[in-house]
Amino acid sequence: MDVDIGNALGTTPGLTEETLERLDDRVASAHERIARGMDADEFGYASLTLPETTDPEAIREATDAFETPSAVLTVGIGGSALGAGTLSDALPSDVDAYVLDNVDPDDVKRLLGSLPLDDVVINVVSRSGTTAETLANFLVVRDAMDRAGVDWTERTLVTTGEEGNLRRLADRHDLPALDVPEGVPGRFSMLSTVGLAVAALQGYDVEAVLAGGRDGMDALSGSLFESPAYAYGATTYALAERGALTNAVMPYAESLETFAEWFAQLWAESLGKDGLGQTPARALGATDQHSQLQLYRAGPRDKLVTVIRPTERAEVPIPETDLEGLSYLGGSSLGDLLDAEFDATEASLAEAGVPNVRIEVDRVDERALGELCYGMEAACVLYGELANVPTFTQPAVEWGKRAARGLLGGGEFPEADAVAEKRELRIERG
Ligand SMILES: O=P(O)(O)OC[C@H]1O[C@](O)(CO)[C@@H](O)[C@@H]1O
Repeated sequence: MDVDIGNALGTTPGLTEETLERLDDRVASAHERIARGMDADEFGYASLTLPETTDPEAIREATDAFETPSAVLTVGIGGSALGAGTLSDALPSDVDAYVLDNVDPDDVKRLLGSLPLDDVVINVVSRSGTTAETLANFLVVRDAMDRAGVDWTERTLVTTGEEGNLRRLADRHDLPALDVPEGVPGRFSMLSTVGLAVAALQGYDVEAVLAGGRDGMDALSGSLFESPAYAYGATTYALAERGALTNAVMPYAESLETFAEWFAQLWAESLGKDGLGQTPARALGATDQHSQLQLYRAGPRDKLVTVIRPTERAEVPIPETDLEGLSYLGGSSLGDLLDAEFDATEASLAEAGVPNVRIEVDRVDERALGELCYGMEAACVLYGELANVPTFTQPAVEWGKRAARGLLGGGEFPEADAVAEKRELRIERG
């Protein structure tokens, strides 16, 4: 993974070489803190040792219990689904991967109507074992399998904490079960059992993903000028300090669209604390050049754009054409066109003085994805250290959970009462 921060200098908001030099002293101290946390396996910092602590053998042992299925359905939400989804949506596989990470009844009905229930592995993942959406979906999926005459206990893999509903379920029915790693918040768990069980079921090279993570780990150093991950974390932090409160992440690869969704949780849930943070906006190149780029170039100077691309792409030539004004495309290729648009977007933003950072990976494969995700996790941890926020907790998501639970009769929660006090000003069709 390479990071190029040149287009964050002299922009609005923007940095200078002196800013970065001064900031590098703070990066060095932050790295010492991070390294201590990693060495001591401290809560949260343990995430950055997963490339060494994750046991691929344990993952294979659990997943080998299942003959190669035609499909795998992950029932989880947030970090319990997005890491696996990042790999599944980026890499080819003969095993189809589906994710239920929402409780939209129309979507669940549609999916259950199309799934080969007798040839799917249900990969149910929840660290806590109490997440309403995950457990509700699992109960619905299990019921559907019962009604289809499929023994769900033969087709279910559980990944969960030491205790809780899913652990008890696995024990009661002797289900293959994987442990979620201790001290690793869900959004940081892609390089663990949580993100890699599906990869194993889909036939991906799990060791290569972890090797990529180790590449990222080995690249951490006490200087942003020597570590791509820290260069990204320090630059995004310093730009936020100067007003770039949105970070539009724009991969120029369809295969990285789910990665951007994974990044959004990592960045928002880790850094959105104490009135601080940087809103991750999700975009896709080249598509959003015909959409959000207008705002990025000509809208408020309150953002940076992160453009990401693999330098190796599939070869799809564009046939010669006499279409008026388009003959220049003939003989070129879709990859050439996409890369020209990438370069043009970067230059367009720079010319308008909008800060943008380039991240490049050689290609979209297991090792590159492992390094990219590890790098973003390390960048996030560094940003959190520099911003002095509690990176690894997410207390703000609890209020809504209590309100929803109270509304469904799951207990007495004052948050549910607050729902009834909503201020109304309904505007109805005349
Ligand atoms: O794995 P669990 O405990 O079901 O949590 C799922 C997701 O919900 C959160 O805890 C937020 O509610 C995320 O941090 C996490 O990734």
